Amino acid sequence: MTKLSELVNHLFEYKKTSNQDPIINSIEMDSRLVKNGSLFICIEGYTVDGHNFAKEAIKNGAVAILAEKPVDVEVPVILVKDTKRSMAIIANVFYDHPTTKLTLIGVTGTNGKTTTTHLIEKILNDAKKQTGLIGTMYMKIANETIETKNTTPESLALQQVFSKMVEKNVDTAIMEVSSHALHLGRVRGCDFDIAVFTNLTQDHLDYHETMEAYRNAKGLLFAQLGNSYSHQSRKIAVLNSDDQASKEYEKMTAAQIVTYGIDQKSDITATNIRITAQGTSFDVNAFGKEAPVSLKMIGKFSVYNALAAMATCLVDGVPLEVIINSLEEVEGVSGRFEPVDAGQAFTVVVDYAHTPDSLENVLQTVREFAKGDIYVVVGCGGDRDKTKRPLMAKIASELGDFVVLTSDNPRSEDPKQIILDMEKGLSDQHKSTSMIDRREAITYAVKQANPNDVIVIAGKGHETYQIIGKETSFFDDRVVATEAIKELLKNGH
Ligand SMILES: CC(=O)N[C@H]1[C@@H](OP(=O)(O)OP(=O)(O)OC[C@H]2O[C@@H](n3ccc(=O)[nH]c3=O)[C@H](O)[C@@H]2O)O[C@H](CO)[C@@H](O)[C@@H]1O[C@H](C)C(=O)N[C@@H](C)C(=O)N[C@H](CCC(=O)O)C(=O)O
Ligand SMILES: Nc1ncnc2c1ncn2[C@@H]1O[C@H](COP(=O)(O)OP(=O)(O)OP(=O)(O)O)[C@@H](O)[C@H]1O
Ligand SMILES: N[C@H](CCC[C@H](N)C(=O)O)C(=O)O
Ligand SMILES: [Mg+2]
Repeated sequence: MTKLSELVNHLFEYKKTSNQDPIINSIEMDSRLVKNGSLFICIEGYTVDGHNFAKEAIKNGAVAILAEKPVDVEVPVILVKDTKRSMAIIANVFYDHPTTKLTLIGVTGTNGKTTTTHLIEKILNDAKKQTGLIGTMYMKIANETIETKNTTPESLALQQVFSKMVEKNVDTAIMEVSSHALHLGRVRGCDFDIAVFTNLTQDHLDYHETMEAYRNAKGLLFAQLGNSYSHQSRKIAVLNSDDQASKEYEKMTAAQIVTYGIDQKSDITATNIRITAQGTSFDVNAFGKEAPVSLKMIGKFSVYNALAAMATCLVDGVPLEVIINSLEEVEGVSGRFEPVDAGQAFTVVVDYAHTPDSLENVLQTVREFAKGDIYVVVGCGGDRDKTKRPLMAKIASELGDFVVLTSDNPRSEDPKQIILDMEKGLSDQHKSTSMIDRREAITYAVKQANPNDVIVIAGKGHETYQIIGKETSFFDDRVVATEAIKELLKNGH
């Protein structure tokens, strides 16, 4: 509980409509969540304008409003230039600067964020640290799991969850930091200690428009990594030296740099990489210390994720032996290169590849061990980067033997049109078919596959839903594939 004045005093410039100084016992940016004693922050969104919900917020108990446009209401209104920017500041004060009380690790990059954060979580847990996690699949505080809508939530939700982490004695929070979040200021006020970069390839051009703008958005994480050497904690940027963008991020940060990579000279490197259907082994050299590593995860991209996690945990003080033991135990991350085995004679893999680069990596990896044909079942999300559609179809048809184009989450778009956009990229029309219904597409691939073939079902990974129009219904690639296989086996195939 804080007085309104104690919160707004931290803003350099504001106007208030009343001298009343109510006690604020919660801050909300959604009128539907407002309770008695809330401060309601009006945000002008992409869909609706939060200022239009000020009256509803008051009906629900709001005792003050923070707005950037005049609102005609009975309770005190604080008028600021930019409510989103002010929200990050006020939320930090209200929750008493939680990120200064724990080690905060932020992971950004086009692909591998969820995987890398989970690897870091596993290593730190094995090193007896209490962790919190924020990302695409969920937020976790110790053993409690909380559902999330966004990979990186708004500043208000973030500060609230960090304060819960502090309450639960979490010492390290690991979070995925999306480019949208960086660009929209969702992580303003987060006191990062370690910022990790995985890689930069095409995605989200619907939002960022150019690769340069997309690269710069990710760069904000490194620019935000603290600029004061007087602070007690060390600030470290962990960069992938095989990715060109790292050179830019190096310039953007005042923090110390630790690098990892395979091709370029780095602090932490992997050599002698061997990939089989069972796993990936390599020799690591970390600051001159060498050791063999044997992962259950498959592919060169898994080596990159492992190196990123290793570098981060070494920086955080975990001994190399502990790190390697942990990594060697990891079976994989839900929905990432996840095998579906229902007794069939062919291989089925569900993967979250939803960008050209990730699809290429996954299919190249499958090529290395596939003894039969590769079937690729893939779609592209609606209301997302349209330019990746033909590219993904091209990669699927070049690296796969047969492609089944289908729907991902069409959202507000016409699924037929999304598939037409994809079809333009097919390198060989004769080796593909298109089916709008994803269940039908998966079932078709299962029926066609011969022993030793591999079916890669890409794009939805861990997702347990499909969004068509405004409807979200249960859909899980792993469940659908299992059902299709069982049906096939029941019919004696
Ligand atoms: C484009 C975008 O980022 N949109 C985000 C934005 O939604 P919006 O601007 O449409 O919000 P809005 O519905 O117009 O609402 C405006 C305001 O009115 C309020 N409101 C609304 C209705 C009501 O009855 N009462 C009320 O007070 C809302 O709480 C909000 O404060 O603010 C919402 C609340 O924070 C986000 O959930 C939402 O993310 C949507 C779901 C989304 O799909 N975002 C994607 C593009 C995204 O951010 N993705 C990245 C990951 C990308 C990656 O993995 O690489 C992510 O971090 O998730
Ligand atoms: N380091 C990597 N480089 C390239 N591709 C990768 C890498 N790691 C994982 N992938 C591929 O990308 C897919 C998504 O991985 P992951 O969920 O870890 O990425 P993410 O960055 O969290 O994605 P999102 O932006 O959706 O949150 C995986 O299923 C795999 O196909
Ligand atoms: N974080 C990514 C996830 C895409 C997953 C894919 N299944 C889709 O729905 O497009 C995004 O929101 O663009
Ligand atoms: Mg993710």
